[in-house]
Amino acid sequence: MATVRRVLPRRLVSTSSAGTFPKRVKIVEVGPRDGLQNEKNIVPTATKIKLIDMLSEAGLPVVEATSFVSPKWVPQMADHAEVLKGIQKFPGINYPVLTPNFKGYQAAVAAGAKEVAIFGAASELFTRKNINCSIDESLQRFDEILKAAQAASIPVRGYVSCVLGCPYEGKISPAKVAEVAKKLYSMGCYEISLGDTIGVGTPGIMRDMLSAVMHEVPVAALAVHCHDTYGQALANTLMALQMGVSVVDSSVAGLGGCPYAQGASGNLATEDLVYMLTGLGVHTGVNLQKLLEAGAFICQALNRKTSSKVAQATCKL
Ligand SMILES: CC(C)(COP(=O)([O-])OP(=O)([O-])OC[C@H]1O[C@@H](n2cnc3c(N)ncnc32)[C@H](O)[C@@H]1OP(=O)([O-])[O-])[C@@H](O)C(=O)NCCC(=O)NCCSC(=O)C[C@@](C)(O)CC(=O)[O-]
Repeated sequence: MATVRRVLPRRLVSTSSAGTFPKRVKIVEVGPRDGLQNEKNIVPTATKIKLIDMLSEAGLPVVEATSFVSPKWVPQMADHAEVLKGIQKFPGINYPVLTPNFKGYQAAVAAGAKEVAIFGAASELFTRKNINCSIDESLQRFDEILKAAQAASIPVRGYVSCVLGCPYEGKISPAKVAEVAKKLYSMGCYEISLGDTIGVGTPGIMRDMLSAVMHEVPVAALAVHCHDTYGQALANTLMALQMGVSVVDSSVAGLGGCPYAQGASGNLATEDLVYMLTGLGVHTGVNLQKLLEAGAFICQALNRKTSSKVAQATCKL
């Protein structure tokens, strides 16, 4: 009988009985944006800038810096231009910013943005609460941004929120997520980040949702973005990695939450993600010690205990 040899895709590495994982994972650090947008007290601009610089020094390849949204809707991000202009731009690091509409896109580009992110959702009600329009209207707005960005050679990342559940609609079908993800990808987003906005998903739901999306969008163009409300973010992310996803969003110290998603808590802590990936032999390029320092800095500035288990554990040692 002929021996059957399983050929692993080039990007995947086998780690014992745990399955296959990407050899490298690109971490998209969303702490300065997602992590801070929900903070009630306005964080000084200098603190935001120092946090982003520390995260850059820790070797994160992408640091989402701020969002060019309406200051009436999210006052915490009102200093977007100052933040973007004030940070050190490390070579090789991308600093995308969120833009909900053309006005935000124009302001971002004027402030020096070299990459932007648009943010849609697989839920009508959440889209209405978050950006005050329907899904179809949001796609029209995004199309305007994408056309201008393509003409200016500015890469656009696309978010789909509520992929594992919605605070207003409850269950969201994988088919709906796949439909919105496909539209954003076909319109020209180079990467689609799938957000479990309120952290209600479990690995089985993640598997079903990703299976549907992977029929429409190549896995190399997918990222996952897991909030940790029910303590499932690391497990959900691990499931995505086993399915071949190699881009993961996370937030230093586990900060985060969308102000227009009732019940949303912090993101997967970047420290915990880096610790797990290092243990799996997956390359991230991130210096955990420097990352822990950035986490300690922002927690002290916010007078807040870290949500990272790794930071808590290493603090006690
Ligand atoms: C989209 C809008 C602006 C619509 O808000 P609107 O009120 O419908 O906007 P409008 O077009 O009717 O304009 C009203 C006023 O806002 C101004 N305006 C209009 N646009 C802008 C802009 N870009 N920047 C600054 N100002 C703006 C505009 O100029 C006007 O000013 P006025 O004449 O009254 O003085 C609003 O709903 C908004 O800003 N929403 C953003 C909400 C937000 O930031 N949510 C959090 C991010 S999403 C998230 O966290 C999820 C994610 C990405 O992390 C993934 C996950 O976890 O799932």
